[in-house]
Amino acid sequence: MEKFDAIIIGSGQGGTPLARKLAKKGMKTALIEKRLLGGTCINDGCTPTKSMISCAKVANTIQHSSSWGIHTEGDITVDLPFIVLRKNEIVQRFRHNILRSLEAEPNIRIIHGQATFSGVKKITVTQQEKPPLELEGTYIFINTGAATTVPEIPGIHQINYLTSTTILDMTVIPKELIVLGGSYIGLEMGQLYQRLGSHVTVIEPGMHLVSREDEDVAAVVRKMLEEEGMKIHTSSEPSNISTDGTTITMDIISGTSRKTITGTHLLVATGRRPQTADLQLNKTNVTIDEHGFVQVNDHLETSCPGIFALGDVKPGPAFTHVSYNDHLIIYHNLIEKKSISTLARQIPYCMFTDPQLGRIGLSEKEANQKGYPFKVAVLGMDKVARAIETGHTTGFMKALVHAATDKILGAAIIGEQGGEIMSILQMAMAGDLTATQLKEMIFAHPLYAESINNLFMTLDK
Ligand SMILES: Cc1cc2nc3c(=O)[nH]c(=O)nc-3n(C[C@H](O)[C@H](O)[C@H](O)COP(=O)(O)OP(=O)(O)OC[C@H]3O[C@@H](n4cnc5c(N)ncnc54)[C@H](O)[C@@H]3O)c2cc1C
Ligand SMILES: NC(=O)c1ccc[n+]([C@@H]2O[C@H](COP(=O)([O-])OP(=O)(O)OC[C@H]3O[C@@H](n4cnc5c(N)ncnc54)[C@H](O)[C@@H]3O)[C@@H](O)[C@H]2O)c1
Repeated sequence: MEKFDAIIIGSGQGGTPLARKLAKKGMKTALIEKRLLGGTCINDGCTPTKSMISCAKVANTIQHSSSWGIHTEGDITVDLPFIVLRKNEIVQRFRHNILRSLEAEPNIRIIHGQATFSGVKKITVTQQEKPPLELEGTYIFINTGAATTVPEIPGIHQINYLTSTTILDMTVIPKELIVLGGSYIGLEMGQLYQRLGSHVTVIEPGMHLVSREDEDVAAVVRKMLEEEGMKIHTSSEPSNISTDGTTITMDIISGTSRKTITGTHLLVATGRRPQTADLQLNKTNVTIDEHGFVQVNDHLETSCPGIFALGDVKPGPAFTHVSYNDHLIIYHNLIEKKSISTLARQIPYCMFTDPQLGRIGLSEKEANQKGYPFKVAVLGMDKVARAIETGHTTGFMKALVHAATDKILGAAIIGEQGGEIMSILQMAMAGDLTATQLKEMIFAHPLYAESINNLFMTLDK
């Protein structure tokens, strides 16, 4: 039984930087990874998808280049094997950087294998072609992330369906891609393959796409995707799936009506479940909820003293930046004896459709539920000088402003550079700036950001 000061299970976006920080403080640290260093974000999440989405944006720009007076001869050709290779090279570069940074810390031991608890602070690591390792840790950090959920639709297990991981290595463009789920993964990937040449159909049981968002935001997302040729069925539940080996047939129920759709490929993008089933948490006092998420308090401590959880394995928004921020909270509280709460943080996010949806703070729906008195500032991207000049007028900027304090409660920016504009408003919220200050703040002309002035001027009307 080898003893460590810290054992980190999973090399995700929280565990990896935490390992480095703890090791730098002189703690003997084990980082256990069953698959690839860097976890989901680097290997099959943010990095590969955003690399490929950038290629699809180029394809789209070329297809529409005549809008800018640039004419190309005939049809364009999409080289998917090259796009996949480019993506793989970026992923490998990022993964290599992680390995290098971990190897630079003498107090870190990287262990490749699957970790399970064998006691409260005891871990067994099963390794390929090697005997299992038995470890003991003063502190244990669970950073095991999440994996695709596959809904129990009759017939689905007879289909060779794709997940957000397996689709990334396909080198043939699906002719007709059915996407289950109209949220981040379904829409980012749906648009990616639509732009590369697939005919994409999205099936979403919710009343509208991106169900957490306000209806006006979801409506713009839908319109822009439909304009690119995507077919979208909302309020639609798949009831049966079958295949004859070539064509996939899916029955869907929409209210009282039934439809049948067909496709050549199926992508399952119906959410993710925490990877806790194999951890044998029953050997500890760590409690999980009914979905398998590790329960933590606002300091990310589990019910078992000395065991923490960070990232997607705990309930709440599942984003890379949340997992990264989780490690900062744990580090500052544990090592620097601070008392930072997860409740104090604002969580921004960005859906990388094109154009992007940048979000921070409350939606209109949430502000109403909280009963805040608020005003809504809305500015169409077709009123933004920069957007008109560049030819990117789809979408709008929307911000909620507290009627009494004039502070920003939340914002949704659907439009070119939507994530970047949202981040400016996030900074304004963090700095407690008022809408009036933003209305008169000097921004460089003609940036998209300059239209933050105009956004808040709409409140004067
Ligand atoms: C297609 C896709 C696109 C995404 N795009 C974005 C985006 O643009 N922006 C964004 O913010 N987020 C995005 N996300 C979400 C983001 O990837 C995750 O929120 C983030 O990676 C979570 O990190 P984590 O630290 O919780 O764990 P992960 O990165 O999931 O890492 C967990 C690691 O633990 C390992 N592990 C699990 N169990 C064990 C065990 N028993 N023993 C040893 N190792 C184990 C796993 O192999 C994995 O490497 C995307 C996700 C997907 C799937
Ligand atoms: N840009 C980003 O930040 C980004 C990008 C991709 C993924 N992610 C993260 O990855 C996680 C997973 O993303 P996701 O889009 O898979 O999950 P999600 O939980 O956001 O959405 C799942 C969608 O699938 C639908 N659904 C559920 N059951 C269904 C069924 N039987 N048939 C059809 N649709 C069904 C749901 O109504 C929902 O709209 C998210 O939590 C997100 O945080 C983030």
